[in-house]
Order: sequence, then structure tokens, then C-alpha cells
Amino acid sequence: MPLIVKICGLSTIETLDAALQAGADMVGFVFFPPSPRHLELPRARELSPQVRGRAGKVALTVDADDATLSGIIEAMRPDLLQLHGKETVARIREIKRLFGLPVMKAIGVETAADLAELPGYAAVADRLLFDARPPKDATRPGGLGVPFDWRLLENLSLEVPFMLSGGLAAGNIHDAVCITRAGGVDVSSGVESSPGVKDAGMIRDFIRAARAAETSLRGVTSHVE
Ligand SMILES: O=C(O)c1ccccc1NCC(=O)[C@H](O)[C@H](O)COP(=O)(O)O
Repeated sequence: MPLIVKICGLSTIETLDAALQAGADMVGFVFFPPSPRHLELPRARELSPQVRGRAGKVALTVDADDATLSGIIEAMRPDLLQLHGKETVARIREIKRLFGLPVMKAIGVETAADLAELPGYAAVADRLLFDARPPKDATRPGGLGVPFDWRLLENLSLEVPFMLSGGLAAGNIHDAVCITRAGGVDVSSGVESSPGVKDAGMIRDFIRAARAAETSLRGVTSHVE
């Protein structure tokens, strides 16, 4: 399966275009007011048609209520809901029932103990996203540009597809993919010149490096088989 590359936290026409032109498979939009990447609904409505079947549109929320989710879905018609808060298995089941959209649940990882909750989430989510567990005093639960110990995911066997995020950048994506064998990678801070400000050149470099990592991993595995 080809590596899925997701660029998250896009908020301008120019950088969204850079991600799409460079071949991003998914583009993410953040709906969380304390975030420097937060999008208001009119802006989401404006950017959404630009994606038009060129990539999967992902709406990222944090413990959003039904009315908030409904407004976002109406504004941008996402292909996937990324739930990046403390949503329980029961809440995910309810969101899927109410809105009929696939869900990617973010799991914060710092130690092996954080993987204990995986079976429950894997049973209900369509995808999982492993991100670094945020510090207790963080102002947001993700998009902090901090990696975790990828070796915790080594030899992970899951029925559901999973993606990797947290502090990824062009310079470390090769090791991240080779260690975790993740089916997808997700970046935000690593393609920004400052928090919330995406850089078109960094987006292109990241996608190029991710494709190179994918090719090199394929070479290794086909050699072993
Ligand atoms: O980006 C944010 O500001 C954000 C706010 C609240 C929850 C999640 C958030 N971002 C998550 C992501 O952008 C990605 O899924 C991923 O965590 C990338 O983070 P990073 O590359 O470490 O910035």
C-alpha cells in the first residue's frame, strides 16, 4: 500500500495549493479556537472547493459537540473526521452513527502504557493516528512539533490502518517510517516557518522526503521477501 502523506493545519490558498501540487494524499484543517491554525467556517468554506477530489479532506476537532461537528461538516464536506481530544470509544461510535463519516482517532503516546487503550479504539475507528502525548500544561493536544519514541510502535500489529505524527519533518521522516512501518504520516509544525505559518518549500521537501522513504523501505522489504 502506498504511504499516505497528510499535511495538516493548512489555512491559505497558496499553501493548500503547494500541498496539493506536491501530491499530498490528505489535507487537514484545524477547528480548535486556541490553535494558531484554527479555521473559521467561512474560511473553510472558501478553501474546501480547492481540494475538489485531489486529496482527502480532513477536519480536525477536539472534543467537539454535535452542533460544532454539524457546522464543520456542512461548511466543508470532509472525507474524514480527525478526533484529537479525549473522545471515548462510545463518543466515536455516536459520531459515526450521527454523521456517517469515517473517523481517525488520535492517540497520544509517551510510554507503552498509552497503547493499552488501543483495542477499544481500533474496534470503532476507521484509522488511528499516533501522536506525541502533549505535556499537561499544553494549550493544545497536538500540533506541537514534538516526536515520541517511535520504537514503541515497532512490531505493532493492528487490524486498522494507522498513521504517525508528532515532530515529523523532512530530516527525520525516513527513520520514522522505517522504524514504525506506518501506513501514513502526518505533519504540521515540520512544514512551518513559525507556528501556524506554513511554508510551501518545506511542504514540498517533506513530501519528497516521505516518498523517498517509502521507496527505500519498499526496496528493503522486497529484498528480504
Ligand atoms: O495543529 C494544531 O494546532 C492542533 C490543535 C489541536 C489538536 C491537534 C492539532 N494538530 C494535530 C496535527 O496537526 C497533526 O495531526 C499532528 O499532530 C502533527 O503535529 P506536528 O507535526 O507535531 O505539529
